[in-house]
Amino acid sequence: MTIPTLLLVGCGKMGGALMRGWVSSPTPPRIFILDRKLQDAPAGCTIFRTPEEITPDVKPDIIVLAVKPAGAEAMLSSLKTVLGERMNHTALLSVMAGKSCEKLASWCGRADMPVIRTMPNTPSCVGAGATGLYASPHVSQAQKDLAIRLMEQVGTVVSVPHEEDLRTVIAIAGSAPAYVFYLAELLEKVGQDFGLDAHASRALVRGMIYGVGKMLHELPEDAETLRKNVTSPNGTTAAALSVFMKEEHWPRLIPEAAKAAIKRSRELDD
Ligand SMILES: NC(=O)C1=CN([C@@H]2O[C@H](COP(=O)(O)OP(=O)(O)OC[C@H]3O[C@@H](n4cnc5c(N)ncnc54)[C@H](O)[C@@H]3O)[C@@H](O)[C@H]2O)C=CC1
Ligand SMILES: O=C(O)[C@@H]1CCC=N1
Repeated sequence: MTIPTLLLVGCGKMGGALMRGWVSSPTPPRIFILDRKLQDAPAGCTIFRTPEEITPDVKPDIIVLAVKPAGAEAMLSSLKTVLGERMNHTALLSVMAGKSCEKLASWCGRADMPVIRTMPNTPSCVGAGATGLYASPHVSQAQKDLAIRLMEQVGTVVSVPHEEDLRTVIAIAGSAPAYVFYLAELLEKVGQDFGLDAHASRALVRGMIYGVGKMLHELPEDAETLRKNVTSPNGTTAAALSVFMKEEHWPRLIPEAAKAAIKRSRELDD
């Protein structure tokens, strides 16, 4: 299998997580990075600070666009100028939470530009990402297969049938690591407030979330069964869950938070 060449445009929190996941994978792609701020890149990756620095030998199979949605138009317009003819032999893979395939293609100067939109998440940096992927009609099967393979190198990939489905992916996977990190912060604080030292509290919460993730990943049982296995009748877990499960608490708050993420993704499209 030939090693694909990527031009990673934007190597901040999400682009950087993908880069770390890729370089640690058994068969890393060849990565060129365009980022104005990045100081160091792993061995074998070349950094350019501006589109104008991109050298003629850079012929990417895929351009991975990982800048903020607001910066996408200007960036694609510069890439179009700098890459010229090379733009006709590449596909664009966006990780951005906004901007449609149609808009991205028009900013590339080609209505038939193959555009793949993905919504990955930062656990990609440890090869445990979860990515939703949508390929526009101009993407060839080979390009789609390559995009899926690249994202599978850093975790789980789910193809969605409609571009609009990516908003739901944002709400339950792209943004969702932050919800879990917030839960970890709150639990660690509870541990300390109730008498454990900071180190003990942190180790217990991190170990617990790691274990839960591993069980969900490895075991066939659904989440409900695994929850019920922890919940002894009239025990401590039932007491705690009776608070979370009140209608006005998690059953209302989780969908409300998801709707807020979806609403914001619509605003980022404009
Ligand atoms: N942070 C996350 O967990 C996730 C982010 N995303 C998407 O990833 C995209 C990037 O988000 P983050 O990585 O969080 O932002 P970030 O600000 O950490 O990264 C953006 C990077 O792009 C570079 N950059 C921006 N404009 C540039 C230019 N004109 N020339 C050269 N370099 C330039 C910046 O130096 C920076 O390193 C967004 O569109 C976001 O929707 C998607 C999924 C998860
Ligand atoms: O917060 C954001 O807009 C980005 C997209 C998903 C995660 N971070």
